[in-house]
Amino acid sequence: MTSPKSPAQPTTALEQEIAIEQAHVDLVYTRLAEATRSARQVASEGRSLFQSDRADFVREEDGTGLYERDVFAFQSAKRLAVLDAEHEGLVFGRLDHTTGEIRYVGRIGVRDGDYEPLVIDWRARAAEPFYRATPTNPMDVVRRRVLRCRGDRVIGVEDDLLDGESAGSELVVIGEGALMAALTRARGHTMRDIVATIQAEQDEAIRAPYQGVTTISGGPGTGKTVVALHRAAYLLYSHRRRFENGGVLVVGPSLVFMNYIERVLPSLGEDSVTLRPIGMVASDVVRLRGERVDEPVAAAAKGSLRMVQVLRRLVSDPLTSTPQELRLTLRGDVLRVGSHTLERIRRDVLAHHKLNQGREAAEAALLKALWRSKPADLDLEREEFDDQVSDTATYRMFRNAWWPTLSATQALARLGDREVMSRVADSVLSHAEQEAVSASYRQQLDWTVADGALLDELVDRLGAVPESEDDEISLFIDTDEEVNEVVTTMDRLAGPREIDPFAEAHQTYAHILVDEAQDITPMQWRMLRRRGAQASWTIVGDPAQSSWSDAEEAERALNETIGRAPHRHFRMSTNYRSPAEVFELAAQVVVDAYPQADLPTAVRSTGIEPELRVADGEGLPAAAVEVARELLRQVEGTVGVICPPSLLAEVGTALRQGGLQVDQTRVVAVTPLQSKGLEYDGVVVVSPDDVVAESPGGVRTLYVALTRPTQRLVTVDAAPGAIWRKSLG
Ligand SMILES: Nc1ncnc2c1ncn2[C@@H]1O[C@H](COP(=O)(O)OP(=O)(O)OP(=O)(O)O)[C@@H](O)[C@H]1O
Repeated sequence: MTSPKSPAQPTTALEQEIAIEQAHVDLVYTRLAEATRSARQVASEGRSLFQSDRADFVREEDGTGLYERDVFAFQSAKRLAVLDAEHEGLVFGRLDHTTGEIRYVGRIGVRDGDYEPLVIDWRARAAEPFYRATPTNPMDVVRRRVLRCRGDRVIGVEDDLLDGESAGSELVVIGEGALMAALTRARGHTMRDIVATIQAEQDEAIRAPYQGVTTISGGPGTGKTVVALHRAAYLLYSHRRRFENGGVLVVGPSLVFMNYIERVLPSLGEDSVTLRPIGMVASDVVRLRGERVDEPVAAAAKGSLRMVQVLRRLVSDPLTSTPQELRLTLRGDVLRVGSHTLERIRRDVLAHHKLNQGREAAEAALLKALWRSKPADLDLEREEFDDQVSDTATYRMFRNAWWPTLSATQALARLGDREVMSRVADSVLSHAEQEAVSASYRQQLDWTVADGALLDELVDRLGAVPESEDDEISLFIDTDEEVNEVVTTMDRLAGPREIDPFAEAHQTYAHILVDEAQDITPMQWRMLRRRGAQASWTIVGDPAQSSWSDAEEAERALNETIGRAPHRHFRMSTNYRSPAEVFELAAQVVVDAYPQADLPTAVRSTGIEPELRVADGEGLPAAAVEVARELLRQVEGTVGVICPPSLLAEVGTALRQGGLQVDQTRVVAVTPLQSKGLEYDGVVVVSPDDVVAESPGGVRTLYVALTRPTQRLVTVDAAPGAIWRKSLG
């Protein structure tokens, strides 16, 4: 009998293989510990380059800097520091070649003291066969092995035999495949990287050249998001200087989604990427949270390109308090500039300047107009005249009232005034749209997701507020009731979330990655383009999951952004998330309403059919709680209760009262929009008919909800005869 303290001798083939791999993994960690020490030493000595006895090599790298590759264990050690210990191990793959050569693949590259590779970075060209080799094209690989590690311990191996003929009899092959093992694991609250199991078609998209526009499409669960994130890591690896300096922006649909994906890049050793929900892209120029969603009519109008015209008119629309004429007394003479001249000056100046930057030009034109109106016998030189006029209190007060500086938030809030709205949106927005948009600014609520793009447009049109003039607008609050209303609305909205008047112009990036692109509105594309005039793009989406009433309009807007830039497209064809049984149901539902949907093939079957229930007398919230409770028992990981917006609060309360949301670690209640891009092991879709009715995306939104589960799906209708079930035949 072995003593409990001595390590068990490997007995099975699996244990023997694990022991072999453990020995290599130990070597890698030892080398990393050395490299970390050496990195500290380099830092403390203030030297900028890693010193090695391979002087020839160091000289070569001198020219290209330290950022280039995985060549320095020193660099690797630094990268390791940002790896999340909770993620799977540093070394995750091994290739056995026909030549007998063995290569290990990992999250970063590590070399030994003789500069021989102990592990190659997954992004290096030499690692490509790990992802691309197949039995029909083995790429000189006999066996591909995925190591499962927990921290620095190897806990399992999974093999694929790619070239049976070249495999010697001593080559051990273990497991049924790493992919299936990965896919059946329970889901937590954050997305995991897939670095050990990237599939060939995904790998092609990840390693595509950086230039121009790369679009990645595919149905739900095909790995579009996770592939795009690995692509960001690949781009940083292969063109580090370009992208680390120029910046990479990743845009997703919501804050919840950003929280869900935020660990993926750090787990790949990359932490220099900016992640922003679409509602906060403009937060570099305007202070806003942008999480609230408008009701459908307002949202559709605010996203439409017609708002460009509305905002253009809004910027040139004089404030209601703007004086109609200037009248001042100079040396006993009355000087006057009438409304026509004032209007002409305003027009001329705005044709060449942004409002907040046009004040000087406007003032010059105003003084000129006054000079023209002076009596012939006024004995003053022009310069003296200007000085004396500018010194009068009347002139200064007029100037500030006539050409106030205006922040984007103040300007947008003016649309809360019905009269302003109808003036600037006349013949552009319908009455219903005007009312919906205007009403949204009369509520004392935070800016919405759609407002972000409008504020950004306004910042662009108005220009920054010059420092010394920031608060002059408050000098002329009119006592007129209507004006007061406008000012009050402005104050309400601008107060807690005012523009930072001295903010730099918007930030720009070298690469912009847009996820859930089917939901980006035309106005939001304009906002994104401002941040990527020189950028290359990765655009990821699935039109069949669009929440827009007009999926074609969203697609048109996307095509406009791509323009004539070089463009390559990748289609993901396999659904890695949904069990085949669940996806079959979801596919029937979407195809009925949206026949052009790009349907992937579900790779996994659980043998468990979705359950379609009816709440009957107990009511929807109670039924949802009951199903959630069952699902929590049946699945290991998370449960998502997806409700129409009108039921969210009620269902949330019912779950809490049922004791199911005590710590929120396993069960959440969300709307279909909030569930975009996310997944849960078990899903309850509450009242699918209401999900369809309450979203402009209709059935496409229901499709999003139905494709969230990784294990089990249950739907609950309010009563028998639900409409959505008709498509199931
Ligand atoms: N090669 C892979 N190995 C392991 N897991 C994978 C692989 N590809 C995708 N997955 C998993 O499949 C699930 C779906 O991936 P992801 O969310 O990226 O899909 P998506 O196409 O963006 O979906 P949706 O369009 O529904 O938002 C995730 O859990 C992801 O980790």
